[in-house]
Amino acid sequence: MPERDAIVVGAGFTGLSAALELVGAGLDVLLLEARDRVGGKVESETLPDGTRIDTGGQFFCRDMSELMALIAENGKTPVMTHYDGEAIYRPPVPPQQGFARWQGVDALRDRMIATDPDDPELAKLTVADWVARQDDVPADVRKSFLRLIKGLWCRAPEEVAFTWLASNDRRITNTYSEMEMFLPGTLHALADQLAARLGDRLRLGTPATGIEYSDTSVTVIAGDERFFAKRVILALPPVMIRRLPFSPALPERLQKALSAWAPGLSIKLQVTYDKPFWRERGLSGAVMWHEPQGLYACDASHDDYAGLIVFVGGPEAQRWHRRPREELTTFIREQLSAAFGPQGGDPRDIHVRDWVDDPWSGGAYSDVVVDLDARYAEDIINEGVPPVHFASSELSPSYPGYVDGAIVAGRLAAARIIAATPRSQSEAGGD
Ligand SMILES: Cc1cc2nc3c(=O)[nH]c(=O)nc-3n(C[C@H](O)[C@H](O)[C@H](O)COP(=O)(O)OP(=O)(O)OC[C@H]3O[C@@H](n4cnc5c(N)ncnc54)[C@H](O)[C@@H]3O)c2cc1C
Repeated sequence: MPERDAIVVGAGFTGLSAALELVGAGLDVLLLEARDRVGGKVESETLPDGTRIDTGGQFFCRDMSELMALIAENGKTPVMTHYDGEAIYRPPVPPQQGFARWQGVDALRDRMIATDPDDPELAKLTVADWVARQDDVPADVRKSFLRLIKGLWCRAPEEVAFTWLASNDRRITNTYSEMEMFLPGTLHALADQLAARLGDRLRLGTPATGIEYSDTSVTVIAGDERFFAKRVILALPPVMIRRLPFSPALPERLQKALSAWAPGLSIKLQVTYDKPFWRERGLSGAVMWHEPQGLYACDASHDDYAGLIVFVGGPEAQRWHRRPREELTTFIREQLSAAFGPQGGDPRDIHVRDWVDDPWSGGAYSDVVVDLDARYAEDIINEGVPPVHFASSELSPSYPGYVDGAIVAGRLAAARIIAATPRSQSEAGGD
C-alpha cells in the first residue's frame, strides 16, 4: 500500500494551514474533509439578493498578524466594521452609564488575566464562582461580565472552568477590537482560495470514521476506504476528536483531556435592510443586551449591502435551538424593533445559521473547558501520541478560538511533523 508522509483530517483553517505548510516542506500530504466544502466553522451562503455572507467566522483585527498576512498574500482587501456613532444598550441606560459599565467589565477581565495560574484557591472555581467573589465590583458590572461570557464563550459561566478561561484570555492580546474588520467577499472565500492550492491533495465528502495507529504508521479509516501514512494531524476541535474510535484506545489521560471540553452554543443571524438607517440617526448599529443575556448586534454593511449581524450565544442559543425557527426570527424582530424602533423590526430578510449541535463542528464559536479537574488538558492534547497529532484553534498559543489561532495551531502541528521527518525525505517530495 502507498504510504504518504502525512494525512491531515479536517479542512478548517487549522487543517488547511497544516496541509499547506507540509506541502511547502516537500511532504506528500492528503487532506480529508467530511463536508462537501472547506472552511469548517468559516462558511458562507448567498442571500436572495446575491450577496455572499459569512455565516461562521468573519471578523478580525490588525493585531491578528497571521490572518492579516494571509489575507494580504491572497490579494484580499478588508473593510472596516462601522462603529461610528452611539451604541444602544438594552434595557436602555444613558450612554455614559453604559460605557462606564463596559469599562468596569474590561477592568474585571484584566483582574482575571492577572490571577496566578498556580493559585490552588482558584483551581476548582467556575467563572460564576470567581465573579461572585469579586464583591467590591458593582453588581451591574459583574452581571455584564457574565453576559460577556455567555455571548463570547457561548456557555453558562456556571459551567466554564475559571483557570481555563483566564489562561485562554491571556492569549487573546489584541489592542484593537477583534471585530475591527472583515472581508466583503467573505472570509470563506479565502478558505476556498487556500484549498485551491492543494489541488487533488484535498478530498471533500470523506469523513474519517476511525484511526488505527502504531509507533511508526497510521491508518485513517473513512467508511469503506483506508488511507495510510507515517503521521496524521487530526485538525478537529476536541469535541469532534473524541467521537472517533482509536485502535489502540488513546491513553487514559488523553481521553480525559479530550472529554474536558464542551462545544459552544451559538446562532448567527444576518438581518438585511434596504439601507443602514441607524447611521442617519447617529447610531453605530451595535446593540448590547443586558437582558436577554448572550445577545449582541453590530453593523455588517459594506458597499451596497445594508445589514446587521445578531449573535445569540450560550443558554439563550440552546433555548432557541429547541424552538421553531419562525419563533426565533419573530423574537429577533421584536428585539430589533425595541432597540431601533419599527424600522429595526421590519428587515428585508433574516438569515439564520444555528451552530448548536452542528454535526461536523459540534458547536461554536469554539469548545470550552468545563471539567474543573482538567488543568493540563491543552498540554496533554498538544503532546498527542505521535504519530497521531492533534491541532485546532482551541489549542493555539495565540488567539485560541479565533481564525488566527487556527492558522497558528495548524502550522505548529505541521512543524512538529516536519521536524520529525528526515531531511532528505522532505526535500525529495512536494510539487
Ligand atoms: C458563528 C461563528 C462566528 C465566529 N466568529 C468569528 C470571528 O468573527 N472571528 C474569528 O476569528 N473567529 C470566529 N469564529 C471562530 C472560528 O471560526 C474558529 O475558531 C475557527 O474557524 C476554527 O478552525 P479549526 O480549523 O480549528 O476548526 P473547524 O473550523 O471546526 O474545522 C474542523 C474541520 O474538520 C471537519 N471534520 C470534523 N469531523 C471530521 C471527520 N471525522 N473527518 C473529516 N473531517 C472532519 C469539519 O467539517 C471542519 O471542516 C466564529 C465561529 C462561528 C461558528
